[in-house]
Amino acid sequence: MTNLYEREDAYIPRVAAIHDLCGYGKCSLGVAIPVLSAAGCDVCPVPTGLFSSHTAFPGWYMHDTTDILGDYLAAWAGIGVELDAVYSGFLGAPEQVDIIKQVWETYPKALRVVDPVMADHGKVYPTYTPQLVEAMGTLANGADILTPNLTEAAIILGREWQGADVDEPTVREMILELRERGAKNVVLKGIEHGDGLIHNYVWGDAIDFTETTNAKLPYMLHGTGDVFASTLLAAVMAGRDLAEATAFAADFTADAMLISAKQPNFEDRGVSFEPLLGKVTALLG
Ligand SMILES: Nc1ncnc2c1ncn2[C@@H]1O[C@H](COP(=O)(O)OP(=O)(O)O)[C@@H](O)[C@H]1O
Ligand SMILES: Cc1ncc(COP(=O)(O)O)c(C=O)c1O
Repeated sequence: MTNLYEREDAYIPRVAAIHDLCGYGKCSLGVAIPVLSAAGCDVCPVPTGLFSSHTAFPGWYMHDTTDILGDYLAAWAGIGVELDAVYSGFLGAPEQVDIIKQVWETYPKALRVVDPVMADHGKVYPTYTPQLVEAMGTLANGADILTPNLTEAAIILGREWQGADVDEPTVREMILELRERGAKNVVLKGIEHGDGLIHNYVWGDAIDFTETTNAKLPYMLHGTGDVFASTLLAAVMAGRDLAEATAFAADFTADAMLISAKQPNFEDRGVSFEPLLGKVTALLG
């Protein structure tokens, strides 16, 4: 079978992945690099921090890389690196938001994908200061594709978090408000209506209001947000529209969760997506 990039007119897109690098646990660059590479993209990492492990573990070490990022990116500009997409996720300091906005200015044609990683289940992650949370909200407003969970959407909109079970009119209202603030297309994820399903909703300039559903598995794993956002972008880069990409990402994440459950201590290991990377490459077929 010929894949997309074996064709005569093949063009390999280049994606800057602006995320932390985590030694143990499944998240961030440790997910974005293999997933987007499996989709045939040229992935250029910009590490926002170095972590010994995902912060879901009780003890972790963090090194904030903010101080090196200016020189790091200036050196890219100096050698003429071109980008087709800028995918940002977990950040270490509010200054990193300004740095990402500068990257957007340097590469005005690049697709801006913002996963506003900062909170879940009504709680802000431990490394996120109020200043960083506020700055993340301003980044969200400039996204071409924004992928918040319900907690992150509520924070950006200054709404009180009322649990994962919000009705569809509220979902529409929230997405509309995020779009009015500037995000062009929004994927609002991880919503429950007490029907045993997880619902993801997509709406934007490029796509009508669409819902995808998956059976809710009876456990949560760290890394699912990053697997979801990375596989969604992989599908977009492979030419899928945002509704198809959302369905692909939701199915892939659920399948990876099922595989994970076969591993010892799987709730510690996080989501094991590696055996399924062939499904990402199959997007190119
Ligand atoms: N328990 C689950 N069962 C099925 N799918 C899940 C489950 N947990 C997460 N997912 C899928 O992964 C997506 C992102 O996961 P989630 O944990 O909500 O992200 P985040 O880490 O950003 O909060 C969800 O929207 C859903 O499609
Ligand atoms: C270091 C680190 N990276 C990334 C994430 C995002 O992880 P998830 O995909 O579980 O939302 C987290 C969340 O706490 C984290 O601690």
